[in-house]
Amino acid sequence: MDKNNERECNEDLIRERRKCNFNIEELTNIVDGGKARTARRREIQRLLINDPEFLDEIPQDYMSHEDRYSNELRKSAHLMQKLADQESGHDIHQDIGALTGILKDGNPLMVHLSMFIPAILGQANSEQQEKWLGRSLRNEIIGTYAQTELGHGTFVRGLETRATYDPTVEEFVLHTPTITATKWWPGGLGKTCNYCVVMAQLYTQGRCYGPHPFIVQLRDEETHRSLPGITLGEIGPRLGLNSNDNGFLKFENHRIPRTNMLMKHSQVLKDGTYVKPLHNKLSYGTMMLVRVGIVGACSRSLQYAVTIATRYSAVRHQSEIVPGQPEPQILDYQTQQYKVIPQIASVFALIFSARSLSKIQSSVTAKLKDGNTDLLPELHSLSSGLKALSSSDASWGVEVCRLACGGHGYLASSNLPRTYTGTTCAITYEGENTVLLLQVARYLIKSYRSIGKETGASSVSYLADQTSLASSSSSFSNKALVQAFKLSALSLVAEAEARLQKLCDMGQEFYHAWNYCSVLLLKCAEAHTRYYICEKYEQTVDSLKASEGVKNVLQSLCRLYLIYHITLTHGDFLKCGALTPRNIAVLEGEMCDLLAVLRPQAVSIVDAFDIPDELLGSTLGCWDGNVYQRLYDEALKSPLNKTDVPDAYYKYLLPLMKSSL
Ligand SMILES: CCCCCCCC/C=C\CCCCCCCC(=O)SCCNC(=O)CCNC(=O)[C@H](O)C(C)(C)COP(=O)(O)OP(=O)(O)OC[C@H]1O[C@@H](n2cnc3c(N)ncnc32)[C@H](O)[C@@H]1OP(=O)(O)O
Ligand SMILES: Cc1cc2nc3c(=O)[nH]c(=O)nc-3n(C[C@H](O)[C@H](O)[C@H](O)COP(=O)(O)OP(=O)(O)OC[C@H]3O[C@@H](n4cnc5c(N)ncnc54)[C@H](O)[C@@H]3O)c2cc1C
Repeated sequence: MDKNNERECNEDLIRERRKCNFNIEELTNIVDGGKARTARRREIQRLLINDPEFLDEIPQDYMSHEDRYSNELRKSAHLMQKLADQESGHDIHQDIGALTGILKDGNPLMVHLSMFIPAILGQANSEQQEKWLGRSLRNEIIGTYAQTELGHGTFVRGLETRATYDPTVEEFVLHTPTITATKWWPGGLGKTCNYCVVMAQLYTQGRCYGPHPFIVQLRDEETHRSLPGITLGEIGPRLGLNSNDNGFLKFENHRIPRTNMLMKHSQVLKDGTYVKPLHNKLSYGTMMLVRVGIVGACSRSLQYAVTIATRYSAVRHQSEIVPGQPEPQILDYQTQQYKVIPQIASVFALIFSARSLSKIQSSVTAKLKDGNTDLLPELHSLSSGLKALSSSDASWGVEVCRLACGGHGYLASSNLPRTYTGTTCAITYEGENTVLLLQVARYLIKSYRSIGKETGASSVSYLADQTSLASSSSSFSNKALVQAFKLSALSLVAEAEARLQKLCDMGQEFYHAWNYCSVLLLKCAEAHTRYYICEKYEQTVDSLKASEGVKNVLQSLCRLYLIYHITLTHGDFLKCGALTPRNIAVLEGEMCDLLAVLRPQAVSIVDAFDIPDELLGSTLGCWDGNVYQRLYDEALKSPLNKTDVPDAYYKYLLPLMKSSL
């Protein structure tokens, strides 16, 4: 699509784009993280969208389960080959965002890239990396991360798969003792992978040392047949991600060499002696790493959905605002703005938080190299909280965008249903959100109770700021609103701690008291994480060196985000005295003003996300706004339209209609 050629474009969109009062390219650079990154992303995307190999012969929704799998595997393999052939040597992990949209409904190599390789990087020692890292990066072996079992996903300590060390032959015996111990869910495990990292209970010298990672060959490298002692298969259709061949796996006393235990952090020596790690949760490192990645992935899903909903809302006309006047663009309805524009604001919130989190991750990883694990709990808490809020915000945001498109949003060709099913799974995988938020709450209560002891963990240092509990602000600057979030989080933590203590003082065991307070604890964790996101948003926008136009847009989006979330949870702000009922009413009014200010810029802001039509894959969201023709053309691709009268008519409908004769 030639973006300079206005003649081919829908008139409403042309008018919207003429209202733009900021530099779109500059905003695109901010979204990408710099000019160089924008250039790199575009270079990769150009390479992909001009390649006919990535086209589907028929829309995926008309394919069988097997065909979907093999079609996406074909494209995934081609993508890998293509990226490997590039002289610039693409780092697939760095560039993963550029690939969004090219593979649809998950892909069979997703967990190989996002977990198997990171598991080798984070859990294997240098000899083991020598053996497996290069081979997996070159895709000579394809792996997955097999942790979840039929009986246990959340409770990792409850896994039943056993790895029992046999010192006489220096081997581990992997065994699935029960049906509930069957590995269940790992992406790519069903038919694609020939290796995997298995999390299994380590038994040596008669003791169990808890879940540890092992690398296991599953299939013959020549024939791809599953090895003796190993049962493998695919688990069947799912809500989404149906190209991912999520699988099951059972071991029947399957033996692997001792050196297949990933030994970067803990070891089993030849005689069976266990050497413990620096920190006993280092074996959970792969999950933590991916949780950080999920925050960025969620912001991308939301960018896709909100681009579709915003452009469509500018093209679609319905009903009337002024009686008898022409039907307005639906984007002119305040209620429609309230659906779409806060989702645009949310994209930036997630982008800035994801960046801040990955900086913290890099510094924790650097410290870990020197044997310092002090900040691991801080990273665990932040990555858990942000994974949870980003996935739930993005899922809800995508769904709101879908609803904002009325009936057409229900059509597969809008690409909103698949964007939704591909986002909502992140609420469950990589740690179910409620469970992760309760981990955050655990950290908050512990930190609150150790006020005065220096931990170096900055995200919770505000819990020591008891003076702020009394100080309700009368100013409404963005900074002051962020302070209100802080106050709300702090007072929820104080309330939860007091409630826990009271129950314990009344004789309840701590763990029962914990369960009894867990709805409130969940709120604490959400409030704390929301405060973190709001603070990063405000600080990033405030310190941004940008032109006035871009800065104004981001200031308004940031302010909208702050006010929007205050209004969603206003009870918490009132309860702690951070804001008065009058304040809330004023802010609600200002939120509507902000919607009106941002309304004329909405199309240009989503244009700055710079998603090519070929990747957006949506009849409703295309750049030129030629929505109705595209909807019609897509409908014609339905196999039912191949004939005027379908066979099923003769088989079923005709006999029914004639039966009364
Ligand atoms: C470089 C490239 C990166 C690329 C990234 C690209 C991204 C692309 C995006 C998208 C593609 C993604 C595709 C993925 C597909 C899905 C994959 C899967 O789903 S794999 C399965 C996931 N399964 C879970 O996540 C289980 C969840 N459960 C758990 O993690 C644990 O069971 C947990 C944390 C809930 C409880 O663990 P406990 O029972 O062992 O621990 P307790 O007793 O509760 O706590 C003990 C202490 O340990 C700390 N702790 C727990 N985990 C920790 C950790 N990881 N680090 C540090 N401390 C930790 C706690 O804070 C606590 O500390 P105190 O005692 O209070 O001081
Ligand atoms: C699309 C998809 C892909 C996946 N890919 C992989 C993969 O590649 N590899 C892999 O190993 N796994 C994978 N999984 C599995 C995934 O990690 C687990 O499903 C997830 O961790 C949740 O665990 P569960 O299914 O046991 O849920 P459960 O823990 O049984 O959750 C059910 C309910 O119980 C609640 N609950 C559980 N424990 C607690 C608690 N302590 N406190 C309060 N409430 C609690 C939860 O909040 C939830 O409401 C995948 C899952 C999906 C959906």
